[in-house]
Amino acid sequence: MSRKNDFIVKKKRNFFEAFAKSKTPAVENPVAKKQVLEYVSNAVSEENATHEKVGLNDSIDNPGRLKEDQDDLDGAIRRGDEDEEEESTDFKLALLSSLQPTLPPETLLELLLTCNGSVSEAAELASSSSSKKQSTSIPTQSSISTFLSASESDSSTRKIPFPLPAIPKFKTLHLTTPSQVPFYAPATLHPSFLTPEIANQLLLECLAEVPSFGKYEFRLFERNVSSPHTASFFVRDEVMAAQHRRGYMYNGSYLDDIRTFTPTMRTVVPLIENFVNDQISERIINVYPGSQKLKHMLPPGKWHITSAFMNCYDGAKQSVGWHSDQLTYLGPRTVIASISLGVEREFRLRRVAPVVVDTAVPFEPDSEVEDGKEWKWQPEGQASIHLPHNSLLIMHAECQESWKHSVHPANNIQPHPVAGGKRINITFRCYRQSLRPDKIPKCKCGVGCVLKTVQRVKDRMGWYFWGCQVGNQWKDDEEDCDNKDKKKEGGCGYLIWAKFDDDGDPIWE
Ligand SMILES: O=C(O)CCC(=O)C(=O)O
Ligand SMILES: [Fe+2]
Repeated sequence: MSRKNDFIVKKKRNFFEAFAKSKTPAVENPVAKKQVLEYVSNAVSEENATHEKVGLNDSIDNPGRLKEDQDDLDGAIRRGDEDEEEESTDFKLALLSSLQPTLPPETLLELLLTCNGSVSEAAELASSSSSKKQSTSIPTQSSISTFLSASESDSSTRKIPFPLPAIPKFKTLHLTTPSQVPFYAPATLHPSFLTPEIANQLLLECLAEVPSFGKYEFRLFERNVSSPHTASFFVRDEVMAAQHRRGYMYNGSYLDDIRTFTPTMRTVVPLIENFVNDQISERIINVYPGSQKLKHMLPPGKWHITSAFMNCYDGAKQSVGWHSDQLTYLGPRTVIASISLGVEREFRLRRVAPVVVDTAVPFEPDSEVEDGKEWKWQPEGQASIHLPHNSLLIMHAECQESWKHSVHPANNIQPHPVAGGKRINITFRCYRQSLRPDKIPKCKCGVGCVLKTVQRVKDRMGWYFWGCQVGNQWKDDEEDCDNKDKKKEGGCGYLIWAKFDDDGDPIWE
């Protein structure tokens, strides 16, 4: 980052910090307010710049800059040693398995033991033995294999840590089995979710919708997120569709092409609702502190599907950049369930908010952190989850506020017998009645606000605020979402703290 940019970023940060430290609504100076909004919406770009500076090969916003995945892995090997001391065997195994995905877990553990726990040496040893096409010289130790199977099968009963451990910066941890996912990402993965027949039927219906997609390309996501893929929005019925066309805004625009659920979407909705509600209840008991739901989460059993984005990624290079989903109509601590169909692609998750350590309640939005609690705020690596045909991914309640996700461009893909090169993903969402467009605050431009969280300012970490979204609006002919200068100017800079009750419904003062 140049010194000039550095200065501008610092200035914006100071300003934002001043707002964030205040408990009063807004900053009156319009230029200053605009800076605040810019700062917030530029957060992703800054992260990008920071990562570039430190040499992360992965792209945040610009898939064109992506290097081959192997770069991530090489980087992980090169830089691995410095972090290895602190890492658990599980973590090392997961990392090693991401480097050597074809080797069975027993072999990975044996390699690790042979190399005294060094992931880099174990990976090198594995590649040298396989390149020489010799049988591995590592002795088979049945007791170790037995231990691993026991611990693997234990992973269903082993406690999932909360907060999750940090993935060391620069590393991409490929989680190769669904059971590994919740130990490193705020998500769960459920393969073969539907019967093969229903999955196939759903895929065919989606493929029939896809040719008329495209209009919303770039529109559905944050303005500084590149999304070279196509998408459309679906709701339950025509009444809701009409409400959406008039009232619901995404990045400062209304969506006009709102569709109703296809017949098979209707069939799967209750299956997903029941399953997700069960998963949420299980998570409350087994994962969240004190077996209590997180503050602002919907009460158990209340998650229901109102709407869905359907995304289509046609070919290896279509992707979506790092973003978190817009909370405006979903509210805080939302759960999002998505089903993947067709080509398997890689979904990545990276924590962007700090964690509070040394406390039983690690990160609680909208609450003050007790004095003396220690924050751990560090750039983190990313988890990579491969989403095969007919898998259901649940992004749990802690996901949107503190993590970002992306769909990574691939080097090559395995064509699917029905979908060819296409991947379809349907993200099912639960919009809140209490956050209907007629209920949420309007800014001085007369437009419904956008709901966001503070992710950078320690004193107000996780606080929610309503802000003007007019500055986020697209020029009608604009397609280059990375070129922020071309975005519509304007916006009133309105900012006001958002308050929610324990179940996440808004409190209006
Ligand atoms: O395609 C996916 O798996 C993710 C799509 C996504 O992030 C979204 O719809 O917000
Ligand atoms: Fe998303």
